[in-house]
Amino acid sequence: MTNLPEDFLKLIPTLPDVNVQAFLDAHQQPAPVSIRLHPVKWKKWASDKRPEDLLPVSSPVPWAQHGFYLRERPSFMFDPLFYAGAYYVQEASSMFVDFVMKKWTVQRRSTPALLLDLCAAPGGKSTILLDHLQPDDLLVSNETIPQRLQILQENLIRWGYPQIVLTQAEAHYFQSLPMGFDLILVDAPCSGSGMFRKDRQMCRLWTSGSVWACSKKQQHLVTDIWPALKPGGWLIYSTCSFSVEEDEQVVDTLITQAQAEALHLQIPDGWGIVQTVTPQHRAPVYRFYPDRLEGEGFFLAVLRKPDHQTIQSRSAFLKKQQIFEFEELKTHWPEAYLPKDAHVGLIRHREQAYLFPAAHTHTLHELARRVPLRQAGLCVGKFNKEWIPDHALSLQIGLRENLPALELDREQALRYLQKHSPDANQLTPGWYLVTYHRFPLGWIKSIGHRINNYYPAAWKMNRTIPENFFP
Ligand SMILES: C[S@@+](CC[C@H](N)C(=O)[O-])C[C@H]1O[C@@H](n2cnc3c(N)ncnc32)[C@H](O)[C@@H]1O
Repeated sequence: MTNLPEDFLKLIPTLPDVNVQAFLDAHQQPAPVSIRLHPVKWKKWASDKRPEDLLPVSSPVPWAQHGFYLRERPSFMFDPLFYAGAYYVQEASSMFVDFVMKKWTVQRRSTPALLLDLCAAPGGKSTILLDHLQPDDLLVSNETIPQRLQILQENLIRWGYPQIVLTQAEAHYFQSLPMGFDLILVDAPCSGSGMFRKDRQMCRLWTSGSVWACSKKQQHLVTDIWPALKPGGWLIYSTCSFSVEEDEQVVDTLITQAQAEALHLQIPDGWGIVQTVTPQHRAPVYRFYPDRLEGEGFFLAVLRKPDHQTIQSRSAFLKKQQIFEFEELKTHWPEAYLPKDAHVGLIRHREQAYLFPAAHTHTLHELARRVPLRQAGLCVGKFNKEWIPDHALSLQIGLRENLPALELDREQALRYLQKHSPDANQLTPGWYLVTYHRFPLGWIKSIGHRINNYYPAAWKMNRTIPENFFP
């Protein structure tokens, strides 16, 4: 039973195209559980399996190619496939970004694209953007709160793409970048009313004052980041709030201040997505109500920068002292693990080597001078007398398929994630992938008489496996 805040109850009848009673009734129903499968990893490691062979899937999410509703909520924490990045647990409405990205892909330029996810943690929508990238493209995934940045980093390592930079910056930092972005996603921090059904805590935290404060912040975010968008580039604006102040009014502000063009998306009627318009400019926007579809509250609009506008690059103090130094690496290519790929280069940061899209090394230099960088590319490991593969390499989408591997059952896999060493003394010395249903989970090294577990200590699964968990 969801007890909606008193002030919110008064607001419901004012929401665009709302059916008040159906809306209230839907809030007494349980929220559906949904996941998005990793398109590359499933194709690579489980092409002979259907999703229902490994997960309790019921039906597809209509607007997301790899999205599925589940019959029940499994204990994701005890599913090795979750740790392998085989899927991302994601609220269904927010997967609509996948549909928008398909539209963007059709009209994008063919040159290497630069994308920004401005408010990225915990990373759900960054994983969608990554699924739509070409090997030469780059995604800058940004988050201002340090603890959330850590979760973002972990989730993106699991997703396994090398076309990634992590930054920790306020929007205006990106204004000084000379190249501009082809696509920017602003999935803004919001008052969270769209999550009332899924997360009761949101009901307790919500106030009408928080709506007002969020609206101000959202207006700053979109107007601050707009100059960094290329002419013809798209800004996707989304929230999980029902409030017009955080949704339509923010879109209207951007149109008034920046002459943004709102794009109309052709959406099948049967999906239940409400297509409405903003009060001031009559711009098309999209609302998700839980009584009309299987998903939580969500709002989205796509704004295009007119071709005659420019990238309004602001001058900035370029950093004298670099926090993030890197150099391009020509040696130590970890050939044994990865197919040689013309698109991917190697860079070095401290002792570690990272895969990084070669077409964007200049972008990285420019970013490093202007924006606080936290990670660039995908760590493949370090060379210290011998090649020591990094955990991220085991989860990388381009990993070779014929590497030596030790396949574990569920119990063994969970024990591996708890940092126990598998019992496999017969292995000849060397590095091995640990796999579950063929999906890589991490590394072990056999040193003849012993197996060393290389699962990262910081990621160790600390939960106690319940008694009688395994049949
Ligand atoms: C709605 S959440 C993003 C969810 C994420 N896009 C996803 O799909 O997993 C909004 C995020 O914006 C972050 N944030 C807050 N203030 C910000 C700012 N000034 N600039 C960028 N991000 C900010 C919050 O910490 C939060 O992680």
